Order: sequence, then C-alpha cells, then structure tokens
Amino acid sequence: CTFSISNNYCNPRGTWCKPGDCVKNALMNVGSGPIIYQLLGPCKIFKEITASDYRDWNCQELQNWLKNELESDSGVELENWAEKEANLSRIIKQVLKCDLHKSNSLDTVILLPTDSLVSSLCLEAACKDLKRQLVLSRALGCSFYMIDPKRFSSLVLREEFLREALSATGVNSVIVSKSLI
Ligand SMILES: C[S@@+](CC[C@H](N)C(=O)[O-])C[C@H]1O[C@@H](n2cnc3c(N)ncnc32)[C@H](O)[C@@H]1O
Repeated sequence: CTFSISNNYCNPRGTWCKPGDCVKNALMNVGSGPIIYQLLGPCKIFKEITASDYRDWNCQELQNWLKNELESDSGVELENWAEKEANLSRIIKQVLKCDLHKSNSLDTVILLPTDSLVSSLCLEAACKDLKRQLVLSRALGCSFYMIDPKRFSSLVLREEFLREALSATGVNSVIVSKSLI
C-alpha cells in the first residue's frame, strides 16, 4: 500500500503534500471488513487510522458505526469497552473503498505513505495464488473460513514461505500465530 507521489497534490484532508511526504503515526488497514476488533490495539499507538475494504457494504457498516459512535459520544461516563470504541472512532479518519487487485488500490484517492499497514485475514482472502505477494497473516494452513452458514476460501500459507517472502522484501519482524482450524 505505497502510493507513488510524483507531483504536489492535495490529499483527502485538504492539505497540500509534496513528493517524499509521509503521514507519521498513521496506520492503513486493508480488508477491514465490517468490524473493528483488529484496530482496538493499534488505536492506542497510532494517531490516525484509515480503514478500507473491497465490499461497499463493509465500508458502509464501518461508516454507520463511526457515525453512531460519534453521535453517542456525549460525555456520559462510559464502560471500559465503550471508551475503547469511542477512542477508536476518533482515530479512524476515513473509510475507503479498496481493491488490492488494482495497481492503485484506492482508485482515485491518493494517500501519503503511512508508517504501518495491517492486513488481518485479508490478503489470503483476496488472492488466489502466491505471485507478487507480501503476506502478513495469522491464518497459517487455513484453506477456508466460515461465516455461518457460508464457507469462504482462504489461500493455504506456510510459515517457511512467509519468512522467505518477508525477508526478501526487507521486512525484519513478523508475529505469527498458528491457526486453530
Ligand atoms: C476474512 S475477512 C477479514 C476481515 C477482518 N480484517 C478481520 O480480521 O476479521 C476478509 C476481508 O477482505 C476483504 N477483501 C477481499 N478481497 C479484497 C480485495 N481484493 N481488496 C480489498 N479487500 C478485499 C473482504 O471484503 C473481507 O472484508
């Protein structure tokens, strides 16, 4: 998710940027789905998060959640979980349509490069083969996942492949947990 910047341009927040600029303390989440659990941890660290997904419905669900969350943030004392949600909703700056199969995944939207990218169960859902991938995954060995009652395919990934692919691209750390399936 890096975007080449050849000219000065105005980013979605309306500020002018130039080649080489980078958003500090920012995180891009690809394939967010209609859910937020994968962002509850990062929101303690990052100042802004961009969520994105291929499906319009998922983007809309996140937009709806953001809207409700912001409206309900009225200063009333919140339970711990609700506080986390409210905090996250302030840090998610935008929800964008994203198709990782496209060379410019965000279509006409141009984003500055961010510090971090999170793919939680997304790349293996989007890809049908191992060509041209940088994979960050926690679904080792999974060939499918279930959203009751429907079954979706998942590309089978092995730890050795992941380590080689990441080291070849210069990534020096990765957290891998074994699949429970
Ligand atoms: C298994 S869900 C993971 C959702 C969430 N990130 C999580 O950790 O539970 C896979 C997500 O990837 C998205 N996705 C599939 N193909 C995609 C593509 N080509 N570009 C972007 N997102 C895609 C799906 O719409 C779905 O929301």
